[in-house]
Amino acid sequence: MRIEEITIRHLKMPMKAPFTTSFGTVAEKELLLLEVKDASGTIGWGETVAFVAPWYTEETLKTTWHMLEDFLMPALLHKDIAHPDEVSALFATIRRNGMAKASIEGAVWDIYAQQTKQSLAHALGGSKDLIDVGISVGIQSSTDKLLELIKVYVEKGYKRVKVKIKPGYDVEVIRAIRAVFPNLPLMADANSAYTLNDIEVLQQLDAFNLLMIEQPLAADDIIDHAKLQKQLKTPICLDESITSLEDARKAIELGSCGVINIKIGRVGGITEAKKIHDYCQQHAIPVWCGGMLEAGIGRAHNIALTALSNFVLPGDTAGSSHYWYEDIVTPEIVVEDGHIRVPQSIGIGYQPNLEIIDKLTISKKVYKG
Ligand SMILES: O=C(O)CCC(=O)c1ccccc1C(=O)O
Ligand SMILES: [Mg+2]
Repeated sequence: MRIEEITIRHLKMPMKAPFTTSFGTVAEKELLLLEVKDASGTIGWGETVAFVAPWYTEETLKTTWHMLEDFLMPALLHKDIAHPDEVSALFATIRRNGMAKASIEGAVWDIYAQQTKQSLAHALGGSKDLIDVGISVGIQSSTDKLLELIKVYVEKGYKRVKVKIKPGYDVEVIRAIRAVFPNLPLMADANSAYTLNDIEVLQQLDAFNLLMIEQPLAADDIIDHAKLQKQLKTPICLDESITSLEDARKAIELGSCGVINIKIGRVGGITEAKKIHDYCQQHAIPVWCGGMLEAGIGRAHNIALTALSNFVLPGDTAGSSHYWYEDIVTPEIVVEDGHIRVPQSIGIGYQPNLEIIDKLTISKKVYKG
C-alpha cells in the first residue's frame, strides 16, 4: 500500500459524566480522527488518545497534531509499505510521541486488514470470539455514590471493577466496597499518586484481596516499583511506566510488576502492543487492555487487540453507551454479560458514522504531502 491522503478532524465529544483520576478530570473528550487513504482508495481510520492537558503522559492533543503534521505524515506519505510493521521503521528517528504514532499506525493496520480480506483481530493473530470486559470508575464525591455506581455495573455484568484511588481516598474506600461486595473482582488504579513514603498505606490494601494495584508510583520509576512489589502481596500492574517492549522487558526483569496494562497509544501502536503481549506471554505475565476514554475507532482497535490469547484479564473497554450519547461508529460497541463480541467481518468491523462525525467536528484539514 501507499498512503496518498490523510484527513484530520478535530472532534469534541460531550461525555455523559465527567471522569476523575488522581490527577484531573475529563468532562468532554477531544480527539483527532484520522481518515487515511491509500493509492487504491482503501480508507483506514485512526484516533488519537492524548488528552488536552499532559496529566496522564506528556502528550496532548496539540502535540499529537504537531507531530503528525510536521514529522509523521511527511515520513509516511507516498512510501510503499508491504506490512504495517514497517510503519515503526519509518518513524524510527522520531523519539517517543507514541500516541501520535499509534493514531496513524492504527489506520494503516485497518487498511492492511481490509486489503488482505480479514478482520483486524485475525490480522493481529487474535482468535477469541468474545472478550471479557471490566469497568473503570473515576473518583466520586462520596462513597455512597461510588457504591451505587458499582452496584449498577455489577448488575450490568462487567467482569471486574477498577476504582481510582489517591492519598486520602484509598483504604477506607476499598474497605467500604469490600463490605458490600466481598467477592467482586476488584482493583485500584492510583495513576502515580503515591511514593515509597506511602508504603504503609499501600500495604494496608493487601488486606482486601485486590486483583492488582495499578501504577501506584511515578510513571518513570520502575526501580521503586520493584522495591514496593517486594513488600506487597498484591500484584502491581504497570500502566504509565510501560511505553515500549524495552520498558516491559526491564520492568519484568527487575520484578517491578506482576501484570501489565497495554494501551496501544501509550506504547506507540498496535505492532509494539503485540510485541509486548508476546513477550509477557513468554514470561508468564498476564496482560489486559487499558482504556483512554476512546471513541468508537479507538475502542474497535482495543477489541481487536484483546482477541490475542494473553489478554487473560478483563480490560477497560466499556460499551459505547457508557461514555457517549452517540458514538462515532455503527453499530455502536455493545457489552452483554461483561462480554464484547469480536467482529469477524473484514477490517475493524464497525463503520465510521460520517453524519455523527461531521456533527462533532470542530475543524478539519486534508494533507496530500
Ligand atoms: O474506561 C477507560 O477508557 C479507562 C479509564 C481509565 O482508567 C483511564 C482514563 C483516562 C486516563 C487514564 C486511565 C487509566 O487507565 O489510568
Ligand atoms: Mg491506569
